[in-house]
Amino acid sequence: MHALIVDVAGKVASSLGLEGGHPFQDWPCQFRINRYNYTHDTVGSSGVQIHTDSGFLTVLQEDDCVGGLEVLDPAAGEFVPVDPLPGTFLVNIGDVGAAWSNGRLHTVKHRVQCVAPVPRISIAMFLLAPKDDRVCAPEAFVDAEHPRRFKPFNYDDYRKLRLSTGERAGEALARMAA
Ligand SMILES: O=C(O)CCC(=O)C(=O)O
Ligand SMILES: [Fe+2]
Repeated sequence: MHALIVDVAGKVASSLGLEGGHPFQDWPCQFRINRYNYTHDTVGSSGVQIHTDSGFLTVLQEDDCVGGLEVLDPAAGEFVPVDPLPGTFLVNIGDVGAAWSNGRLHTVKHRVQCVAPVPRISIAMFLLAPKDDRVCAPEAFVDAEHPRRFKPFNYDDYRKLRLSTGERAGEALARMAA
């Protein structure tokens, strides 16, 4: 999973025109298995509230059988179900991805709804942020037409800010605006 997420991140960076050695190999990751003990009583309720992922990017293995993941379409203001597709992973950008790319990548608001009274499992690998460095867009992403949009910030401090304010759906990122 580590090799995969480093590879995907490198390809994302290359797709933005950033060539040369990418630093993602050294960035910390977090691996998490989510289990939702859904019952008849929880159907229709929220399994995970709306949030963005705080890190750079996430590779998610959704439950092959039980759907419920929804992403917000920002233009329409509506949630769109992301139905599981067996044999695939889902990749989404998080807050660090938006800040690091100077806004070229977009952090994705999403949530998980309980759609069936059966246990649901998802497996997530998160590529977080630089190890000993602040989150800061490379110079290649900054020019007169694209001024720096975010103040450089420390990821651990940023995570604490999200926790202490409860701002987990992009609001904390807005506080980092330059
Ligand atoms: O369970 C899922 O499908 C998504 C979970 C999620 O959004 C997360 O762990 O950040
Ligand atoms: Fe998430």
